Amino acid sequence: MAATIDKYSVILPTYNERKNLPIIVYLLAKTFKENNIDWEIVIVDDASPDGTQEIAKQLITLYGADHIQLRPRAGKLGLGTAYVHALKYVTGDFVVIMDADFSHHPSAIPQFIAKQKERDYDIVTGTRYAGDGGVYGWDLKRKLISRGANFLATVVLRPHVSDLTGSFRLYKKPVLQTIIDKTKSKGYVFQMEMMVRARGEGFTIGEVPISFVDRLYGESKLGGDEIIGYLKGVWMLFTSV
Ligand SMILES: Nc1nc2c(ncn2[C@@H]2O[C@H](COP(=O)(O)OP(=O)(O)O[C@H]3O[C@H](CO)[C@@H](O)[C@H](O)[C@@H]3O)[C@@H](O)[C@H]2O)c(=O)[nH]1
Ligand SMILES: [Mg+2]
Repeated sequence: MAATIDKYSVILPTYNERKNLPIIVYLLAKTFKENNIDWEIVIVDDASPDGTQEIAKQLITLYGADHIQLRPRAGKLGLGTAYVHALKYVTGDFVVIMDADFSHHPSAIPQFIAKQKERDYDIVTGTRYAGDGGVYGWDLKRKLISRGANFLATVVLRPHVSDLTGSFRLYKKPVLQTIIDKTKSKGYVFQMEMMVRARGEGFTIGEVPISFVDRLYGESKLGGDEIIGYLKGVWMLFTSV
């Protein structure tokens, strides 16, 4: 009897990523093919005005509908809900969540997969704040926001994960479904709440050091509202978990 081959689904949320999308998809496809891995990419585009969806449609023609799904939404509804939306369409056994702007490099995915297999981890999270992980290209303000956000949640909530706000992660699909169903946040704070919920459920979490490189094309969507949302999220978890 042939062994079953695991399939990996990548969720790519996009908002104005027309220039980045073809290259990230090319590199993902290359990584999976070179490592003999069954794969698909689920793109969630929130009506980007720059024509990201037109590019996504061309990529479907190029790589095939069995490898690329486009699951658009009518407006910019935030990162957290983009993952919830994508998960409805995922067909893989494992789900990789990452950014579409090269801050997360596809070449790290085989390391995530190897780490997952090491101890059959439920989740593997990329970390910028352990081992030889790091951040490149951010100004001091953004570095302080990220460090501060991690420090605050670590002290208040103690989930024992070195990078709580990063979003380069691998999940067993049912594990992702369970945690996502419990997570209330919608914006950037979503990533941190996911780790706190995962610990609450007793899921195991492995870590892989990653280099986060700031985007070349386009702009970050992190604004003041997201920071307020984050603080509210920490408070909500502190008072409820
Ligand atoms: N569909 C959709 N996609 C979105 C939205 N907002 C952002 N995205 C997409 O989500 C990815 C990350 O967005 P960025 O705007 O580039 O985020 P960042 O500032 O670089 O923040 C990164 O680091 C943070 C931690 O420091 C992370 O919390 C965050 O998730 C992300 O990885 C990109 O692919 C972007 O197009 C949205 O509302 N809807
Ligand atoms: Mg970015």
